[in-house]
Amino acid sequence: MYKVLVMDGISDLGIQLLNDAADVTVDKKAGLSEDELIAIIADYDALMVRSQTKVTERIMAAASKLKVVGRAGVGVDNINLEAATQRGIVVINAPDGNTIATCELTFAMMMSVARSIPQAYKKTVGGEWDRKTFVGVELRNKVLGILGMGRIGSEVAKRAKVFGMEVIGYDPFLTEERAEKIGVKLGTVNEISAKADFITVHTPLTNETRHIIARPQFELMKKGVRIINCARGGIIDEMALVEAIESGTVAGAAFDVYEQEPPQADHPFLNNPKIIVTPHLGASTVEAQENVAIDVSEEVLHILRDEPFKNAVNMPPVPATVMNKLQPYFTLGEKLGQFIGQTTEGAVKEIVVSYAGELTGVDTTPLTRYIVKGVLSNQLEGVNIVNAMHLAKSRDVNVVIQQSSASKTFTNLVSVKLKTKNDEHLVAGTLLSGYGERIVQIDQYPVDIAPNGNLLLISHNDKPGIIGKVGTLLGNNDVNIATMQVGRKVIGGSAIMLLTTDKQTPKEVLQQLKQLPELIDVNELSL
Ligand SMILES: NC(=O)c1ccc[n+]([C@@H]2O[C@H](COP(=O)([O-])OP(=O)(O)OC[C@H]3O[C@@H](n4cnc5c(N)ncnc54)[C@H](O)[C@@H]3O)[C@@H](O)[C@H]2O)c1
Ligand SMILES: O=C(O)CC[C@@H](O)C(=O)O
Repeated sequence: MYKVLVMDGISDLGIQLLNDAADVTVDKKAGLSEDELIAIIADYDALMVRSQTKVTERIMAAASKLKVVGRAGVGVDNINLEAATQRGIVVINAPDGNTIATCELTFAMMMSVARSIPQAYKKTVGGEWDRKTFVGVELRNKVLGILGMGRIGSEVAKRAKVFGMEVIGYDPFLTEERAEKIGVKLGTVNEISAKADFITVHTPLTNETRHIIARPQFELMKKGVRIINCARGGIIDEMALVEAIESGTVAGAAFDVYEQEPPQADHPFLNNPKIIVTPHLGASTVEAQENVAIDVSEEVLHILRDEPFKNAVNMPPVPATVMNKLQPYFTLGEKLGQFIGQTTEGAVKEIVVSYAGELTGVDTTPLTRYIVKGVLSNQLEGVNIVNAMHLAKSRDVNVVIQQSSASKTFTNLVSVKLKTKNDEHLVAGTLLSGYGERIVQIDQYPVDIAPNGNLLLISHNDKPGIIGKVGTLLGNNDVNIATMQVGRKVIGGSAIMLLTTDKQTPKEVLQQLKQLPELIDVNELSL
């Protein structure tokens, strides 16, 4: 039974899927301190949060069973991604569900700041009938500058066009063709600062976007410009904005997000009549909260049940077309990794993965993760496809990928070579239609064996009677041989024997095998 902890008032309708799942129990909690969460987190397989709960390194360290953190929303700046990746915890988000809600709040803010709606409301309910102070401006024919033309920025642009605004966008990933298609002009941050009547930001908060609008940009702005931030606190320099309002450059601002949330009681935004503030409400619509909770619940279930998932933040996304090609190979890849990891002694220096045949021409990185996971899981605990590459790198294991379009015998072939300081070994496998996964080569020896169950890999010199000796010893100790393969290059030369057995070979029997003078090496594997 999987235990899921749901925090921060995530929509009940959205988590119905988890409540209905027979293999899941759900606990709902809110407002826990870091220490309170640390005290209970070891019980849980999954944690679901909005932006309120900070999932810190200390929480991750206490979360011994945790497989997944689900963020019901876009931004994952409240989750320590590095700590999650190191521990193999998948972090997923729901990138699409609250786009429209946040876009609409941005528009509401833009209209509010154009017409001073909250300020006028406050006076009116206070008994004043003030029709002189609140003369606003129209949006039509005004220039809107948008920094960040992703999901939300693009939706804002679409609506602005309908309002008759001219839109200038800045986004490193916005091509001229796409800009033209959506009717947006391209501009730099400084060009936008100089030309816009309204500026709205829709980027993530990164080192590059922190204070992307600061004193130098305010100095370029036209008098009367209005500024909106419904993305992340810190993208606009708050103190520089207050100065620009005081100097008369900025006519008004509307903020949903702050450098520190909630802002301190003496934050200069809170008593400034030209700044409209809301408490991080961008995603707070019934529809958005249901959407994001449903999306995250689905993904959490996939991860708990070891099924394919898509929205992992600490793993690059894989297009469905690539995933469809690669997925059948995941088990083979992991087993090849386990095989070579268990048969190679000494510290691994390099893993060379070669793809041939139909596996070339696609980005095989996800499959490589399964292979590396298989190799490392022999030596390390808690390796999974999220942290496999990170663990390899942190242990100075070089992962090399090779692709060759030609595979002489098979339509597809995956080879894994492991290099240690003094040694190297290779295993290759394929997926045979109707037969499933097969190991087809071990070092220089061609073989044909299903990579399942208990295996014995024995290297020896090719002499008469050896197979009999091994069979007799195993038989006398009640170890039944299910299949056997022998491989050699030349008569009387070095050879290998690969046996599958119905049960694990006991340690003392392995010891007796190793003492047979004709055998060079004996490895027991479990796949
Ligand atoms: N207020 C809220 O409640 C709320 C709700 C949802 C999202 N958000 C925030 O809104 C922001 C946008 O969300 P989204 O879903 O549109 O994200 P998105 O990933 O679809 O778009 C972000 C865009 O920013 C661009 N970008 C990155 N660095 C940039 C830079 N240096 N200069 C210009 N552009 C840059 C990216 O290329 C991308 O196109 C995020 O910060 C998100 O956390 C806030
Ligand atoms: O209300 C929330 O959960 C925050 C939403 C928003 O900031 C996000 O990043 O998705």
